[in-house]
Amino acid sequence: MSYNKELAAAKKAVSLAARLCQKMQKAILQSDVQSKSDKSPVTVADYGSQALVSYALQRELPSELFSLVAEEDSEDLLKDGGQETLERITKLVNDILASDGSYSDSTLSTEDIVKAIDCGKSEGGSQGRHWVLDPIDGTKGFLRGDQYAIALALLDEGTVVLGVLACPNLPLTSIAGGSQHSLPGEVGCLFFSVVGGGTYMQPLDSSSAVKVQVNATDNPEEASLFESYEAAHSMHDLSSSIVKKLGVKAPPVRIDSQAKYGALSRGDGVIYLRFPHEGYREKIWDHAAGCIVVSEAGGLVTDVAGNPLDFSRGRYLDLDTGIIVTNQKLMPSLLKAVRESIEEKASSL
Ligand SMILES: Nc1ncnc2c1ncn2[C@@H]1O[C@H](COP(=O)(O)O)[C@@H](OP(=O)(O)O)[C@H]1O
Ligand SMILES: [Mg+2]
Ligand SMILES: [Mg+2]
Ligand SMILES: [Mg+2]
Repeated sequence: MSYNKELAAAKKAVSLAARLCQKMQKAILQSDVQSKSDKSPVTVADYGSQALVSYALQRELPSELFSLVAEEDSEDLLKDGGQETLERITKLVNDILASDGSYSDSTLSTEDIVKAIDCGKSEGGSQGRHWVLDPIDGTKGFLRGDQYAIALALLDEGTVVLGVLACPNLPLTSIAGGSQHSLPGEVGCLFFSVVGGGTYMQPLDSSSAVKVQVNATDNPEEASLFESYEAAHSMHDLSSSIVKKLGVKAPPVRIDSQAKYGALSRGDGVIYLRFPHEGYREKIWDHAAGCIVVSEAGGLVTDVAGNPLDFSRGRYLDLDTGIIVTNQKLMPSLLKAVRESIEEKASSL
């Protein structure tokens, strides 16, 4: 099946959202940041990005039944003093659309914005088509001025068939060996994949795409590890013991968001490990786009049992602890090192 129409719509929607985020990352004010009920941060840019992607997809694909599984909703936004914030988001979205010249037939009202955001409440699942959106993945990185991503995927009958990942702060050239605070060169990458068609990367501000592939080394000494910058999101001590066991020499590269999947898909690093602390449940929008971007570039994304991630079960991923990403040659020895390190950690408690 071809997803050309959907890919064009997804690239347009994500590029508009990336422009909004770039504009806001420089200008973000203390009053633009709120705390959600789970204590995680959310900003006017997260809401603006979600509204833009939701609206643009519906404008680009008007004849399709629209279902969107997205991270944000208007409940936290409209809590105490939210009307003023909503007006700022509305202006921001209208400004981006006006400067792009898109959909100039209509100016969005605050009600339109709430409606566009709340379209994202779908439960997803194994039947039909569902868009899956993280309007800003790595909000903590976004607030620090570091890496973040706008991640959009399409699920068809429970399988991810398309993914678009905008990484506005990711350099166009390799970040191997770098730290996310000091990455040199021109930035702004858009990765995209359709099932069976490979992964491509283009600069966010141009349309000249190149095909990318994961680093296929089977030598752990040539491999490096990507992981979350935030120690609260992934157990750094566990990943450190795993890569040591495997024979990796390079220090870990800690960066925020699904930019890790993007950088891995073009071979900047070889391994991505994610081990949330006890009790955390992974959401599908944190991995759907990244997963197809890496898989179509020749990589593998599994849980600790070696099973592929199952995006068909609703808003959450039900996983056997942890997410393991690497190339096909290294996966067996990496999974072995993962299991041994987990057992050692359990027996030392
Ligand atoms: N305690 C926790 N453990 C694991 N992941 C968490 C977490 N709290 C938040 N996250 C997720 O980690 C994502 C960021 O990933 P990373 O650590 O790779 O940058 C967040 O996405 P958002 O920023 O979209 O909320 C959020 O969904
Ligand atoms: Mg969040
Ligand atoms: Mg996220
Ligand atoms: Mg997010």
